[in-house]
Amino acid sequence: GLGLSYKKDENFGEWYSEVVVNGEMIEYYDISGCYILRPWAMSIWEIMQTFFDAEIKKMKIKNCYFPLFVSSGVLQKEKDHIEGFAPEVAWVTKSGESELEMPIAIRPTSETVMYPYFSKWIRGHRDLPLRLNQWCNVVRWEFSNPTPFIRSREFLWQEGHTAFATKEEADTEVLDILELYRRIYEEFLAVPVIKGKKSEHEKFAGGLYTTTVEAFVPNTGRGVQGATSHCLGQNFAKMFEINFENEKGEKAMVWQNSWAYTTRTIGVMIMVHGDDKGLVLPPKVASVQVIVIPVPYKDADTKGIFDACAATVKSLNESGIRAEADFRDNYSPGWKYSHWEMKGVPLRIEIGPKDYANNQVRAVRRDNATKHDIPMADVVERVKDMLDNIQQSLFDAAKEKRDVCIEVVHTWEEFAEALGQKKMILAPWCDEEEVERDVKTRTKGEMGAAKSLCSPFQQPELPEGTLCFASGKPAKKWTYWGRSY
Ligand SMILES: O=C1CCCN[C@@H]1CCCn1cnc2cc(F)c(F)cc2c1=O
Ligand SMILES: [Mg+2]
Repeated sequence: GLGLSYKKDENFGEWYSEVVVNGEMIEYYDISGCYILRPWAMSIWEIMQTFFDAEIKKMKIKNCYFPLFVSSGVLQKEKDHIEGFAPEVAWVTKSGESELEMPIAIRPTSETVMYPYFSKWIRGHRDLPLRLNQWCNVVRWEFSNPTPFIRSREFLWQEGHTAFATKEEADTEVLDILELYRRIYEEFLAVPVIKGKKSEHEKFAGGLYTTTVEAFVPNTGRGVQGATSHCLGQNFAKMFEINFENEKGEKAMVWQNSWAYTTRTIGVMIMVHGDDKGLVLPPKVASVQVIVIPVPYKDADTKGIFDACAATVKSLNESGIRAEADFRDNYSPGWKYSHWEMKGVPLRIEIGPKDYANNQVRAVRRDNATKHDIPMADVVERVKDMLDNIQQSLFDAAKEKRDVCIEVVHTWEEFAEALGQKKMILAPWCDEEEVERDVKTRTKGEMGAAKSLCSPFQQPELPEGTLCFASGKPAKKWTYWGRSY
C-alpha cells in the first residue's frame, strides 16, 4: 500500500531509508554509497543554494570552478594534511585499455587543487583578499555505513576558499560564514543548531581552528556536524608558498579560511521533521508549498470545482506561494492525500461540493493535521500566515525536542548514564587532548564511541574549582559530547 511499513520511533534506520524513497527524494543506485537525487531533493538543494549564493555574492565572494582531478604529487603535497584520509581517496588509473602514466585522484576536497594557483595569483597586498567559492561534487570512498544524504561516497557541496592579509579579517569571515550556516539550518530547514568550536582532536588537522554548527537527531541520540568553517591560519600558505608583499614591502604569508556545507543538510532535515506518514517539509524549502486537490462528487458541478482549484492555484502563485493542483483523474482524493503527505507538502487545500457551494476551501496542515475552513476571498492571506506558522512551529517543536535531549553532567557516572539514554551531553572539560582520546576509548562499543561535538560559543557559568567530568582535572570549558554520524 501507500503507507510506510516502518515506524520512526521503532525502526529509525529502516524508516529513514523508506521515507527518502517513498517521498521520491532518493533512488538507490547500483554502486554502494551512491544515490540518485531526484527533483524533490534537488529542488531543496537549489532553494538553499539560491540563498547562500546570493549572500556570499554580497560579501564579494566569487564563484569559480577547478578541475575534478588532482595529480597525485599535488594531493600528497603535505603528509599531515591527508595522511589520515588516504584510504578515502578515489583514483583514476586507466583510460580505456591503457594504464595511465600517473594515477589521478578525484577531488575529495580542493585545497591542494586550488592553492598552487593562489600562490601564483597572489603577489601583492592589492591581490588580497582573494575569496573564491565553488559549487561542485566531491568523492570520498568511505567504508562506514552509507546513509542517503548523511554519508555518501559522492556528495554535492559548496567549498569556499579565501585568503587575507591579516588574521583579523580571516577570523571575522569564519564567523560570518558560520552565521550563514546557522541561517540555512534554523531559518530554512527549521533545524536548531549549536555554534561552537571543534576540539584540537576533532578539528581539521590541516587548519588552525574549526568552527561548526552542530545538529542533533533525537531518535538516534546522535550529533551531526552540520557545516564547518575553518580558519587555516598560515599552514597552507607555508605549504604552498602563498606570500604577498605587505604595505611595508615585507614578504608575508596570507591567512586563509575554508568552509563548506553539503547535501547532508537535507538528510538532517528529514530525520528531524519526518513522521510515520512520511516527509514533513518546512515551507521555506518546499518546492510545492500548497497542493490543491479537487474532491469531485458524481453529480456535483465538477467543472466548477476544477475551475475553483485552478483559480486558487493561480492566485496563490501570483502572490509568490509555490502551489500546484493535482487534477489526475486516475487517483482518488484519498490516494492523493496520502501521496502528498508522504512527500511532505506543508499544506493541502481540498475543494469539494460543500466547500464550493459555501465559496470556501478546506486547508489541512501537514505538521499537525489540523483542518481549517477558509473563505475563498481570504485564501492568499490565510495561506501565507499558515505557512509562516508551520515554519515556526516546526522549528519550535524541533528545538523543544532537542533541548530535552541535552543533559548537563559533572561526573563520569552521570556522563555514562546520559550516553546510555541517547542524550547530547554538556560537561565541563579540562580541554586536554589525551583526555578526549580516553573518553573515546572508554565509550567504545557497537554503537560507536562518544566524541566531543563542540565547545559552544555560549559558555555557561564555570564556577571556580569545577572539575573535568572525565579526568578530574580543573575544567577549562563546557563542551558538548555524544555519539555522532
Ligand atoms: O571541510 C572543509 C571545508 C571545505 C574545504 N575543505 C575543508 C577541510 C576538508 C577536510 N578533509 C576531509 N576529508 C578528506 C578526505 C580525503 F580523502 C582527503 F584527501 C582530504 C580530506 C580533507 O582534507
Ligand atoms: Mg570524513
